[in-house]
Amino acid sequence: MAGQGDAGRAGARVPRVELRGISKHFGSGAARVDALKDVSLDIFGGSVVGLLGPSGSGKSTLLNAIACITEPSRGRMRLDGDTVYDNRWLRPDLRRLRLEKIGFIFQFHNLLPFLTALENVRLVLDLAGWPREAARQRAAELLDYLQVGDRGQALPAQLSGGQAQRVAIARALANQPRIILADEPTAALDSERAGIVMDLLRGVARKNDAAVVVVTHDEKIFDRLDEIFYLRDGWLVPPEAAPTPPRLAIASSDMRL
Ligand SMILES: Nc1ncnc2c1ncn2[C@@H]1O[C@H](COP(=O)(O)OP(=O)(O)OP(=O)(O)O)[C@@H](O)[C@H]1O
Repeated sequence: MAGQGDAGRAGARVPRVELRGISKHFGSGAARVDALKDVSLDIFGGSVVGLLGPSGSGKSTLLNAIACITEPSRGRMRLDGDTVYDNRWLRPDLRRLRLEKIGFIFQFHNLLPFLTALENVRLVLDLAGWPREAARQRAAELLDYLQVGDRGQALPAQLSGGQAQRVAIARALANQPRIILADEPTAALDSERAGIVMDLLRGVARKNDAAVVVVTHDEKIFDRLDEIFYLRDGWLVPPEAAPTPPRLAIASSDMRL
C-alpha cells in the first residue's frame, strides 16, 4: 500500500495528498472525542482509493480535513506538494485553496435547485475566475463527457438521481482539481449506476492524474477501488490487519490506472 511513509516506492512522484501525524479531537475534558489519531498516508494521482471503517471511525473527519473544511488538531498536510497545514493552517484563504485544488462530491448531489445543470457547473468556474465564454464551453463539454449534455437546461428537480449525480460530478471536476473527494457518492444509486459513477471517477483519475478519495460503506464498489485505507477508532489500520469485507479485493500498491 502506498502511504505509511514509504515515499521511495513511488519514486520521485509527489503525492496529491500527504498526511503526517494528523490528529483531530473534538471537545475537551470528559467530553473529548479523539476522532483521528496520528494518521499518516500518501495518495497519488491516477488512483481511486477508498476510506473504509465502521461508523464513527473517523472517515468523514479525515475527508473533511483533507478538504480543508475541518482543522486538524496537529500534524502536517501537503496537498499537491504544497504544505497547507503544519500544526496550523498555512494558507490564509482556505476557500480559494479548495477552489484551486479540490473537487467535492456528496452522497446527495447538493446542486443548487434554482440553477440549471449547466449553470450549476458554470458557477464553480465563475468563482474560479474563468472568462465567461470559456466557462460556458467547459461546462457544456463536461456535461457532454458525463453523458448529460442534453440536460443542460434542466433544473435539478427535473433530473433523475443518476443524472443529478453526474451533473454534480461535472461540477466537482469543472476546475480540473487534482484531488477529488467523494463522500458516499454511490450510496443513493443502484448497482449499474454506481458502477458507471466509479468508472467515470476512474477515467478522470487517469486522464487528469488526479487522486480520487471515496468514503464508502457501499459493498457494490469495493472491488473498484485501487487501494483501501481502513480506519478504526481514529487509527489507520495497517493493511495486513484490516478486515477484508466480502467481495473486497485489496489491490496491490503498484497498481496504477
Ligand atoms: N463536530 C463534531 N463534534 C464532536 N464530535 C464529532 C464531530 N464530528 C465528528 N465527531 C465524532 O468524531 C468521531 C468520528 O466521526 P466521523 O463522522 O468522522 O466518523 P465516520 O467514520 O465518518 O462515521 P459514519 O460512517 O457514521 O459517517 C465520532 O465519535 C463522532 O461522534
